[in-house]
Amino acid sequence: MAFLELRSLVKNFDGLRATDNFTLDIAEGSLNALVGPNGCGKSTLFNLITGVLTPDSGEIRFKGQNITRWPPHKIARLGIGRKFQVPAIFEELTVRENLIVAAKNKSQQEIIAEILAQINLTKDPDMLAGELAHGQKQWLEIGMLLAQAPSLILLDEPTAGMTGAETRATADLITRINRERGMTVLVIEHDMGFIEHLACPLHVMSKGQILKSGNFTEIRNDDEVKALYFGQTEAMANA
Ligand SMILES: Nc1ncnc2c1ncn2[C@@H]1O[C@H](COP(=O)(O)OP(=O)(O)OP(=O)(O)O)[C@@H](O)[C@H]1O
Repeated sequence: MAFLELRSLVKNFDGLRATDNFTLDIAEGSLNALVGPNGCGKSTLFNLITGVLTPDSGEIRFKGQNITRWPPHKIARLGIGRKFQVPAIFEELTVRENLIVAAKNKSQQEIIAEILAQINLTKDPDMLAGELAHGQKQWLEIGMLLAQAPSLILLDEPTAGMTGAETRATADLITRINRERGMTVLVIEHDMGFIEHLACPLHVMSKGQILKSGNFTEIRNDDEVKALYFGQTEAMANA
């Protein structure tokens, strides 16, 4: 039994098949990345896992439980946390206050110093969140996720809009969360430099399905993947 089992997920939007018999197993404690051209169904997949959307058919199992038609709040409570592209932080509160608000319980509040260190914000706990640099806001939101103590974290393009240095720091941060906190992480990303830095298994999605899985080198040298990205200005061309 895998930690997260995605079985033959189908989701249609007005005749358009966004996920098409999508199947993937995610092992407990693993770090995985999902890549693919615009519109291939990555965000739809996250919406299905988190209960924002309901699949037309197929099954989602998490920690052995069938969560397929559960509402989002119940799925979150079971331990699936998600970060969106645009950080959802309270700009008028300080960094520390944001983490306190997000903390699941008292014991999580007690490890806020640890979380601050993990998200590279040890020096700025009393700064207003609205005054942070763009990359730091993204890290704060990751910290807010950590404060909720999920066992699976879904990250949707966590480096969107970041500088090169911020992107590399984010890859380190995610790797540390996975290794040191033992959290299972599934990340959607376009930036192949970032993905290379993550050094984790990659799953390439095309037309709602997995086209190829492998490590970075295998994926980069794969002819089908190259053909899929041919003409796309981002991602593979920059790798
Ligand atoms: N709520 C919706 N209603 C109708 N069509 C949708 C809806 N959500 C997604 N789609 C369509 O489903 C397909 C998959 O979209 P999705 O957002 O999952 O792709 P994606 O891989 O995340 O793309 P991107 O990388 O651009 O974020 C696209 O053709 C999109 O237009």
